[in-house]
Amino acid sequence: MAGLAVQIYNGGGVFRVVSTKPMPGTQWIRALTNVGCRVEVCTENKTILSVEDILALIGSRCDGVIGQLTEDWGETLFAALKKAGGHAYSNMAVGYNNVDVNAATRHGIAVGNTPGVLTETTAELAAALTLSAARRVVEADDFMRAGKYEGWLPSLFVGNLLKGQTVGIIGAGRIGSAYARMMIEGFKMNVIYYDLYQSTRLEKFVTAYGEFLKSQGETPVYWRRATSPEEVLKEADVVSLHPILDKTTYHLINKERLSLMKKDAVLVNASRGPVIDEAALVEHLKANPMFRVGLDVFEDEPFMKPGLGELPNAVVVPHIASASKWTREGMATLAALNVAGKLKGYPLWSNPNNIMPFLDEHSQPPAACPSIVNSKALGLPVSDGKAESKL
Ligand SMILES: NC(=O)c1ccc[n+]([C@@H]2O[C@H](COP(=O)([O-])OP(=O)(O)OC[C@H]3O[C@@H](n4cnc5c(N)ncnc54)[C@H](O)[C@@H]3O)[C@@H](O)[C@H]2O)c1
Ligand SMILES: O=C(O)[C@H](O)CO
Repeated sequence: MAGLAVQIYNGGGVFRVVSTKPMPGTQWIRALTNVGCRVEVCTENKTILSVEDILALIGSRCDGVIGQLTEDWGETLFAALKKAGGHAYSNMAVGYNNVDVNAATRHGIAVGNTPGVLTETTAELAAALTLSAARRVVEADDFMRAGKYEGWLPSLFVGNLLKGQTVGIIGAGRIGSAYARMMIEGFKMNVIYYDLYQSTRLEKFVTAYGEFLKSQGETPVYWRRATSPEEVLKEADVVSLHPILDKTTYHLINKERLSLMKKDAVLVNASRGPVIDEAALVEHLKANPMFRVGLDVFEDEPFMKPGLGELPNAVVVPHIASASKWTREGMATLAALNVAGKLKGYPLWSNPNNIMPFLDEHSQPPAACPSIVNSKALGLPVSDGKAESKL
């Protein structure tokens, strides 16, 4: 196997499943071995595996693979997986812009992802980046550690108040809406959002919360659905990006759109790096020192565009938005159950927004695949909901 180190669980299993990385927890391994899989985990000390590395891991016989968002899952890998007898692939991620789903479908391979289990964790990191940028937490921490603090001053690290301001959301899906709720409940912010679809649940929540505040004698909060990203950028004091990455969102934030934003706005990105034209952002940050960003993702990960790392008005963290223990273990479990379910011929779970039954360590997971993104194209059956109603 081209010398790549692997650790094997349940060596006698009938299905051969490869995980390109060790993943947190052990529940995911049990999910596979319990249904008769031999699990081979690549333990090679190399952060990003190349296509050639993964070809070597697939080898001449492989039933399913769990892979990572850093890997290039295109025609070459799906053709090889098909040739090796494979039927299932799952990203250990909700985003799957690294996967050519059409290529997988052409080869009859199901593609899984891991929605839901990372919604709150990711939204919390976006909130942390918002606060860090608005209140200059990292700059102040650097200052303190450098021994520069000589005493309280009226103008030391003055930042932005969030309470009562407007938060803008671009991409108000699961994570965007969860983040919006945190900023609304936590800081009584009004919300303006742009999405291709109406977010009725978010609207209802803000309306009801506004009514509650009014009943307490407090200023209510309001929502508005924008008809363009421009409307959000012009109006909001904080803008957080949560869309998927595809051709409609590539460089959605560019030089022109940055110029529409308030000079002291905060921009947060915990979606995918290429949603922002990062070189344009660097220029904008240099020209507008009161404009601040919080970034979890980067256009050319793991690299930053030249200059970004030196700017004090940028808070940067290494793609850790979903990095809580519960979430990462849950992502691994959902990815494993996608592969296990497909190999066992289970139907697709009928309610992708209710994945909790798959995550309970103390009971058998439902006999279903939690989330397969090309299930319709492959004509996979959907569970009739009876399993769900019994839970
Ligand atoms: N930084 C991280 O670690 C991390 C963690 C989880 C998810 N993510 C990213 O966040 C994304 C969103 O995850 P989610 O679970 O909320 O997905 P989701 O599908 O619930 O939400 C995505 C939203 O984007 C909207 N959208 C699509 N195209 C758009 C466009 N052109 N303009 C505006 N909105 C558009 C969709 O309608 C949808 O409401 C993932 O695809 C992933 O790339 C990043
Ligand atoms: O898409 C995802 O799931 C993230 O980027 C990693 O959690």
